[in-house]
Amino acid sequence: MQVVQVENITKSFGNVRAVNGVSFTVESGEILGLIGPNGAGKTTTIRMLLDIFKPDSGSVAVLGGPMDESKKNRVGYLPEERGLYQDISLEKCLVYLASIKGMPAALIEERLTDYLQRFDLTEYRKRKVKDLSKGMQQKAQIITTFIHQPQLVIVDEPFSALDPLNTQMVKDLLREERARGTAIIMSTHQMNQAEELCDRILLVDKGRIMLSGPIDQIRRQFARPEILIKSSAPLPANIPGIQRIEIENHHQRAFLEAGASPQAVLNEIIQRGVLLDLFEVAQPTLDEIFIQVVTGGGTQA
Ligand SMILES: Nc1ncnc2c1ncn2[C@@H]1O[C@H](COP(=O)(O)OP(=O)(O)OP(=O)(O)O)[C@@H](O)[C@H]1O
Repeated sequence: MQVVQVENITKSFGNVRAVNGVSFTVESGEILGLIGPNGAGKTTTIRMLLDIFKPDSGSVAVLGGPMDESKKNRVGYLPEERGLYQDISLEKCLVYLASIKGMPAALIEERLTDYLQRFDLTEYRKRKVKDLSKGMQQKAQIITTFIHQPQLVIVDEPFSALDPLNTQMVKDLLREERARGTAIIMSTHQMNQAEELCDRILLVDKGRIMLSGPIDQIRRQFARPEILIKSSAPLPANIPGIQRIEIENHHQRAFLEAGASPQAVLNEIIQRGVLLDLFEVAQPTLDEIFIQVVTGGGTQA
């Protein structure tokens, strides 16, 4: 089911075109990664989805139509600027934020107890929010984002301030929510997290979509004519198709001649009796693709 449909939206602030003709959809049960450099237009796009800003042109449909007050209770948002009440207890703060999402008191109590347990916050329940560490406050905001079991969740940098163990807990939660059918949009600068979690990504720069699609497909699209090889002995010289070989830390990197087929190179290596531990067409990381695209070496989607 399509949970978000965005068609050709634009938004300017004065003469800055923050978002310029952006279209995309998000399905239930998927995580869409919204990535892009600082000032690319990610937050402005999210604010239009949430009806905080109206687009200058184009349309946004959430859960089947325009956003309205009742739909806001079916959406969870973890904003970039964190917003917990600092002078009250963690419990009071989370109960209040859940109640304004329309949850009955008994259900809040039941889910809150589970979440506090899950995120190791039970013993901090009565502490004032301002006395909690940054990571604990981050986990509290994550609870607020998910406690009402929204159908659409938008999370902006969900792992900021979290140590590896807590990062893992939040990743597990995101995966569980996806499996439950929640549509999730995750805005992040952490490419490794996007690579690990997202089903598709949308890379925006200067208000436009530069790249979109499943991560595997994008990495294949940017694949270089290079092969990583681990073999029991060094590769023999003069393998047709290989231009040169460099020895790196854990493998050999073979640079192919223009038009050479990795499959033909593999066949030749096997025919020469070399035992292989690894043979892999080198694909760039999302970090490398990001840099290539935003420095002008990529194509627009
Ligand atoms: N309320 C506003 N008033 C004026 N200009 C704004 C406003 N909000 C955003 N902009 C401008 O719009 C552009 C896009 O900003 P936006 O915050 O959407 O980027 P972003 O991709 O979320 O960046 P970051 O990764 O740094 O959070 C920037 O040039 C920014 O200065």
